[in-house]
Amino acid sequence: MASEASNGDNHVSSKPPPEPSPLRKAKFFQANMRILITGGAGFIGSHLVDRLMQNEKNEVIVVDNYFTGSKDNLRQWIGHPRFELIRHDVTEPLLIEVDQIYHLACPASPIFYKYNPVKTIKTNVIGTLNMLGLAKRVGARILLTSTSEVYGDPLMHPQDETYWGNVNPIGVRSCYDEGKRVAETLMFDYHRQHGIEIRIARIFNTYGPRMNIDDGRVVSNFIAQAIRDEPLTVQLPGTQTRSFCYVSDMVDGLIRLMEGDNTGPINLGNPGEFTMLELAENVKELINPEVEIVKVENTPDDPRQRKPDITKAKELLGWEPTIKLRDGLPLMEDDFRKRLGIPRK
Ligand SMILES: NC(=O)c1ccc[n+]([C@@H]2O[C@H](COP(=O)([O-])OP(=O)(O)OC[C@H]3O[C@@H](n4cnc5c(N)ncnc54)[C@H](O)[C@@H]3O)[C@@H](O)[C@H]2O)c1
Ligand SMILES: O=c1ccn([C@@H]2O[C@H](COP(=O)(O)OP(=O)(O)O[C@H]3OC[C@@H](O)[C@H](O)[C@H]3O)[C@@H](O)[C@H]2O)c(=O)[nH]1
Repeated sequence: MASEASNGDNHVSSKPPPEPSPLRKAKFFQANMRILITGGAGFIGSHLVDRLMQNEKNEVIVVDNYFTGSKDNLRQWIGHPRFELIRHDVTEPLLIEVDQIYHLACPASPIFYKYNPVKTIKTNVIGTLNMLGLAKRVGARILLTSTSEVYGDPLMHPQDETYWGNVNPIGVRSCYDEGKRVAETLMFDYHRQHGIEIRIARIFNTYGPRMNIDDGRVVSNFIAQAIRDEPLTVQLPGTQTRSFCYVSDMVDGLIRLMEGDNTGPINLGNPGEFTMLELAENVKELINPEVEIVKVENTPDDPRQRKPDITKAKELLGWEPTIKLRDGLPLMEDDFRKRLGIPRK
């Protein structure tokens, strides 16, 4: 049973975790850990697959509806005996026998999550309910990739996990922000009511190779623009800040959280904070000193500042990011140049 002493949190479940399902137990002996990754064909998910597949005791099952993900991200694993890929939408129930669930399925880029907001909130609410139902049935531990967006346009800086946030409940970002907030609530209600073993990561902006070139998020936009000799589009006012974490650091944090004793929520992100103008200047200097920086209109409710307090991750997971922005950007540039077919000049 989770206790304050063992998990460092004040969230105590009244029930022991459910037993693994009889189906899972009735199988012939197997030492393998069977791990489900929803959204595993996406950016972070596919890097998580790579890392988990390195352990020969892991079997990895990915479910994805390919809305923003792609089979191409997983091509090195297709046909591998310890790997399965299933086209499935998490808003539909899933019957499967697994030991752990990394629940990532959800579009993450604002342009994609705003494209069909009703679907985004269904993915967060019904999708998370379905995955919690699965976790309950088979006694699996489940990790949710929540977001810094639960803090909204934060009035506390930097943000620590005790902050309840400043979120517009009826705005164009609410399908995502409020969707993730309900997903966190569902996780804790299943934990308290049914004893489900839960883990919640609040992820701050993460970047790296394999992001969709037209993903729309700021790092991928600026890198693609710099490589294509197009102006870097800084959305007004340009003084808004973000903190950028390289994807290998993020995957390491997610696995530590899943394997540890703490329910979370735990912030995972890089505390290095940059204005969008500073980010553009860094990209210009590192990738294309000739490129122009232009200011363009912003979208409603854009958070003005964001920086994680990662004290909890350091203390409870022994985790902190190792890759600085100026080291991570060139690694992403290499990948984007390969995919765009534009070599360095
Ligand atoms: N990258 C970040 O900066 C960041 C920050 C905070 C939180 N997160 C969270 O991390 C997770 C992964 O983000 P990402 O950056 O890899 O995004 P991504 O868009 O690359 O990946 C999301 C994946 O989920 C799949 N998906 C979406 N809706 C689905 C559905 N209904 N059923 C099945 N699959 C579905 C997509 O096809 C895609 O493969 C998301 O939950 C996101 O909210 C990411
Ligand atoms: O071309 C661009 C794109 C974006 N921006 C700015 O860059 C900042 C970051 O925007 P992004 O679209 O990368 O992402 P956001 O920080 O708004 O949300 C992000 O963080 C939390 C995650 O949960 C979300 O999945 C992720 O999209 C915003 O202030 C935006 O206005 C630009 O200046 N130019």
